[in-house]
Amino acid sequence: MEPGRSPPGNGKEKQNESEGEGEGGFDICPRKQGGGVVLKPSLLAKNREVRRGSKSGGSKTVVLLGPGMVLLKGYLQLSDQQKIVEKCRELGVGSGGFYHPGYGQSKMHLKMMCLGKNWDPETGQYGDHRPFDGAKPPQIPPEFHHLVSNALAALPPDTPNPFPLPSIAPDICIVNFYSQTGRLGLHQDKDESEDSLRQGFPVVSFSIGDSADFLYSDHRDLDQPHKLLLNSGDVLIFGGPSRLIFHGVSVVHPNTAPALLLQNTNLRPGRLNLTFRHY
Ligand SMILES: O=C(O)CCC(=O)C(=O)O
Ligand SMILES: [Fe+2]
Repeated sequence: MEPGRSPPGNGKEKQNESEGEGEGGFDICPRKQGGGVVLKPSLLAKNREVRRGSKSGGSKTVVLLGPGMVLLKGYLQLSDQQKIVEKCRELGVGSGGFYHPGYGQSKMHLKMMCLGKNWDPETGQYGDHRPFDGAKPPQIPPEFHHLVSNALAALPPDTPNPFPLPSIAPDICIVNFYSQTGRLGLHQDKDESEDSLRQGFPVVSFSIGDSADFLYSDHRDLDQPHKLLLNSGDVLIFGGPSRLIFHGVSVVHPNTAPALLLQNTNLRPGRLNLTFRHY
């Protein structure tokens, strides 16, 4: 199924997904054009989000989904989500930024940018440059490293046991932007080094913007995967015995992103996802 990150398309998404492609990388936060009407979130919604976002350290809700698979519900504070969006926007419009990936004749239903190392959907291999334009992927920003190590340190010591997860210093981050019709077929993240996979170094995944249905399954039940709603600010970690789960994104739920995040960043309708990995 790998690089099968793209299920067969119906052509509809392609129109939507070629939007915003210009000379530079795809802009996830296009600047407001004069004349447009910008709807402001209600005061109530704003206050609710400010209260949520100002909690120090984000949410403490930890959901154990399986051996080595943990969800930190609402972990990322709104201010951190905003910084992540702004940084991804800045890197995304530059060299090595967001592009519309594909393999063979098929396009994936998302925009992608790699940080640290390039992942090539054609070959499923990592490299130092993108084969199609020679660009070197931007470095993973130091603030992203901090967020990942803090998230891993937030796991209560007894939660992932008896499968404790090793901490990682990620050298790869794949950033996906899904439009509201974006999706990603069931696949395994298995192109990292044999050593990394054997040691069960976790994948750490940040969700920002619109909510989405995340499907996952072990090898035994690909026809009936589990479904998990990922909201803006959620951090999903899968490592140890769950490192090679099949997973994908079946649907993005339109207009579910925090209003304040949209207002402060002008993030396009859709969902941003960052997966940190150790090669
Ligand atoms: O968007 C997501 O939640 C998952 C992304 C993913 O599986 C990947 O980039 O390999
Ligand atoms: Fe994946």
